Amino acid sequence: MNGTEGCGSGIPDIARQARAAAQQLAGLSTEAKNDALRLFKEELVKQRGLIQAANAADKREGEAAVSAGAMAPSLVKRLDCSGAKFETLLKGIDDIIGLPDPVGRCELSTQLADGLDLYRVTCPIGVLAIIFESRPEAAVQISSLALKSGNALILKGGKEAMRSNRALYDALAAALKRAPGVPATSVQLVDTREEVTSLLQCDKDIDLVIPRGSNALVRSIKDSTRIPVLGHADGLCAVYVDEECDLQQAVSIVEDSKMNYCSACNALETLLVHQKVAASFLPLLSERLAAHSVQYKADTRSLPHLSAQCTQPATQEDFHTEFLEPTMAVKVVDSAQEAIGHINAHGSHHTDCIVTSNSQTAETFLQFVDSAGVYHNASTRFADGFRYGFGAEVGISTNRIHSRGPVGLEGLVIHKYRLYGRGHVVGEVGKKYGFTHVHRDPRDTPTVDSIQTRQHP
Ligand SMILES: NC(=O)C1=CN([C@@H]2O[C@H](COP(=O)(O)OP(=O)(O)OC[C@H]3O[C@@H](n4cnc5c(N)ncnc54)[C@H](OP(=O)(O)O)[C@@H]3O)[C@@H](O)[C@H]2O)C=CC1
Ligand SMILES: N[C@@H](CCC(=O)OP(=O)(O)O)C(=O)O
Repeated sequence: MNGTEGCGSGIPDIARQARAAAQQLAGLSTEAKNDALRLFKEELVKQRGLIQAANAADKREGEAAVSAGAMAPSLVKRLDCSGAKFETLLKGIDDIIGLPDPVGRCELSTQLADGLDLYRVTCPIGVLAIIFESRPEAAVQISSLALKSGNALILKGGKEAMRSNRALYDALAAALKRAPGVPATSVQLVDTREEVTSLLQCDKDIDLVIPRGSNALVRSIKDSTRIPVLGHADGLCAVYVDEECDLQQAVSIVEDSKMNYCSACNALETLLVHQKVAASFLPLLSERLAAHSVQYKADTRSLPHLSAQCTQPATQEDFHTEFLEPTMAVKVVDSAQEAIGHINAHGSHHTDCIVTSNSQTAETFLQFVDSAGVYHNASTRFADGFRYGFGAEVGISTNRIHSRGPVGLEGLVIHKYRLYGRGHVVGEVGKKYGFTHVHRDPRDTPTVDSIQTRQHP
């Protein structure tokens, strides 16, 4: 199948319209993109009542599903986009407006030969299709990042948040209609998995698919498309408590990593403790976490130090499990090296932390743990685009390329090489003058505008 030929009914048009929109978006000024974002915020405020009503209906249905045992309570919390969450969402748009435009930035500047200038300049990826979980605020964050980075977007959210996503999208659609120069089809929303299946065939018009959710989702998307996929999958995150550390600090980091929001992908799932501090640290931790009713799946060496009523013997499987609830697997290790080996073998290369007062041990951990985020004495919950200062995030990439860890504006651009000559041809440059390769500081020509105003023929 080629291009849009195999797309389901209606979907080829959506993909083609997105491609056409992308071509226009790529040439938009920063001001035009920021104006569109301002209008988006204005429409969200104007339509707040409708959005809250839609969100309340989704939450009611979610709560009924929780009562029926069909949904975890934390997922209803995830569905919420009212009150303070709505305010944060509006503030997030302001933050993105305030960030520098990621497009048109000069990354490399070289004079190849007299009068022959090469520049590497950032540009949008093109058309993105992003599939995400039932978290309505993600729809706003992802759309805002896509607009600011000049990418067209096709969104598909989780079914439990369908009404909220539609209401938020209506606000965005109203803003796009009013935004000068911004195509109405810059962001489009689809609702069903069937539509996603069709979109995955549109390899001519979609440049990148970002599935944000379970491993099963990412695997199934990768198996079903020829479009490049940037997976945002599970976080099997570990904290290693070293023999040399402040035990109270370690307790606080473990508590926050696990309980700040236990169903997030950046929450702790595995705790590794050096054998020299197991007997002192684990009872302290157990006492602190009793308030959260945390359950432990403990290996034979950690088991005696944890409260008996909350602890079960761990199976091998527990060290490969993302619990997403107040449960953690606990293992005692003999060295930092063993902890590093365990994390690289069992983790998901998302975010892992060492708690230690020995800076050399910390450096070894940060160098050899092969994860998108490697932390020293800080909670794994910091793995987040907003907390990293990216304004918001598309999600946390568990792919190695082209973007790794929290994906913000920088993760949504690629680059082009611009070459300015005066009739240069390779044979002549090679024979007559040779290549000079004078590398200039790209800060001398930081943007595409400053490149254009240089003296090019
Ligand atoms: N790395 C990151 O940034 C993030 C990772 N996660 C991870 O996601 C997991 C939990 O998320 P969960 O809510 O269970 O997500 P799911 O994977 O169940 O669902 C997420 C989205 O994918 C869709 N989907 C699921 N399977 C398919 C499929 N086979 N084909 C097409 N669409 C599909 C769902 O659609 P529908 O609702 O219609 O079924 C939904 O829109 C955890 O592992 C968590 O760590 C979560 C958030 C961010
Ligand atoms: N990056 C976000 C969490 C992302 C995430 O895991 O989302 P979700 O699985 O929908 O709760 C945060 O740190 O809160």
